[in-house]
This record gives sequence, C-alpha cells and structure tokens, in this order.
Amino acid sequence: ANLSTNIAGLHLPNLFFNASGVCCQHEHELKQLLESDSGSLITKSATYEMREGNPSPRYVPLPAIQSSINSMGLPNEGYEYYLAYAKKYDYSNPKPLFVSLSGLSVADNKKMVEGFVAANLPCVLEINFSCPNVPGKPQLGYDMEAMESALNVLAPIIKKPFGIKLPPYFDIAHFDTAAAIFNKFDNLAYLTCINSVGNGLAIDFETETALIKPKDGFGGLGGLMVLNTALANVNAFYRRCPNKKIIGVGGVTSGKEAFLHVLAGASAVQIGTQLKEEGPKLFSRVKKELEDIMVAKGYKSLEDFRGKVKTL
Ligand SMILES: O=C(O)c1[nH]c(=O)[nH]c(=O)c1Cl
Repeated sequence: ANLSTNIAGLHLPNLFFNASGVCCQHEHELKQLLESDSGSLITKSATYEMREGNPSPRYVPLPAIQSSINSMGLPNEGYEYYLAYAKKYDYSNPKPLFVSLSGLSVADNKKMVEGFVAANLPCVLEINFSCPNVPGKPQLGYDMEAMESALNVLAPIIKKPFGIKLPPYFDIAHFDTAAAIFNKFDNLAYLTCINSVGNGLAIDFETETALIKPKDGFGGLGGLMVLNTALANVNAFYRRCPNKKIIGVGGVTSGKEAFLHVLAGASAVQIGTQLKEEGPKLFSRVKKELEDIMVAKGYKSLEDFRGKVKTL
C-alpha cells in the first residue's frame, strides 16, 4: 500500500507528521522526528521574540479518554531560531520541512514572513490563525474580517504555496464564510484542520481543582475527544475548497482514525496528543495499521478513498 502524498507542491513519503507544538520546539526534538517513520515534520509555532509561555502545569493528558488539555501560551525559541534551522535543513531529505508562524500581530507575522521569503528556502510556511491560549489575545481564526485582511497582507508577500492552521468551526455558516475567504487566495495551497478545541476545562474529581494552571484551568482540548469535530472540519473544507489540500489533525490515535481523516478528505494527517504520550515510535505503528486497513479494504493508494466518505 502506498501512503505517499503531495502538499503545497512537495512530495511526502507518507502522509503522517507531528502536529505543530508537539515534539518540535527544539532541534533535538525535530531530530527525533527526522529519525522517526514520519513523512514530514513541522516546527513549533514561532513568535517574533522568544517566549517562555504560560506557567506549568500547562499540558495534562486525559488518559481515560485518550485526550489532553493544554494552555502552553506559545512557548518557542523565537522565529530566528527556526529560520536558522530552516537555513541549515538538508532539503535532499525525503521529508519536506514545514515551518509554523504564529505572530502576536499581523505586523509580527509580516516581519517573520519577510525574513523567510528573503532567505528563499524550500520549506513550506504555515500561518497559525488559531492559538487559543495567549491570555487577552482572541484568536484570528474566529474573526473572519481580521483573517481576510491578514491574508491580504501575507499571501502576496509569501508568493509561494503556503498553509494556514485553523480552529474548529461549529456552524455551517462559518464553514461557508471562511471557505469563501480562503478561496480568494490562490497560493493558499492547504488548510490544516483542526487546532485544539479552545477553552475547555478539565477538573480533578478528588481534589476538586482545575488540572492546568493558566487561565483558571481553561485550555485547548485535543485527542480522541475532538475526532468527530476534526473529521467534520476536514470534510467541510474539502467540499468547499476543491483547489486546496486539507491536512487533517485531531483525534488520531491509530491507523483507523487516520483512515477516517483521509476518507473525510485529508491529504496528510498530523498527530498531537497521541504523539506527546507515545513518542515518535508512534509513526511506525500507525503507518503499519493504516497499511493493514488499506490491504484489508483493497485500497492501493490514498487516492483510492480520499474524500470518498459516503452519505445516506
Ligand atoms: O498554547 C500553545 O502554545 C498552543 N496550544 C494549542 O493547542 N494550539 C496552538 O496553536 C498553540 Cl500556539
């Protein structure tokens, strides 16, 4: 079974890679991804300046439901660290490099994008419109006008194919409005759906206390509990944006959920919570699981079933 795929004009030997934020803030973590069976890798969302992020505990797994809650607060080494990494990356490696940028303002995103464009590197830029955990900063992904004006600034500067990381939407009218905006930008080559489901609250039954420290315990939800919201967002934009690819993320713990993401329309699949809990060896497991599913169902490539979810 062939698990290869193409995003933004680049070939991925297999469709799996990390969700931005997991196993990708420091070079030694990115090296682990390079040595793993992933098909690609993406860096932790960068801000213009280095950030410590929110106080801990700021990530807590919810093992009973194979999920997690986080309010990391965009800890990262600052965009110049990731620009330096992208400059020395060996692009003869079969794994293409994706770089995530999450400026705290459009001006910051513009400065970071200009830095990468000036370096003229083969890596793919992904603009994070959906971080739910910076206190006092409403996320761009839920402000349609702000999202469009940010794309009007950034798309022409980037010129090459790029992607955006989106929050989950829960209203058909929002799918329609957002897709109409995205379809205005030809070099917006792909959409990554979904970021964590924002501002959930996990409470410990025994101690009667919130599990994470920042924001009174409010944080982004990830893992199996968001699978069906993720599948809906992948399929909603797959149907509405025929000229764009969709990267599916949310709830992938095994080959089975990856299969469902491709059925919903995903061209690639990212893994966050399960990768955080299991480590990069996960990629060889889920690859094998998806291959076995495809053999059992008689599919030879992802194209044989991508987007082919049936309706009643
Ligand atoms: O708190 C974070 O760093 C964070 N956490 C998330 O769940 N999604 C994001 O995009 C980011 Cl930037």
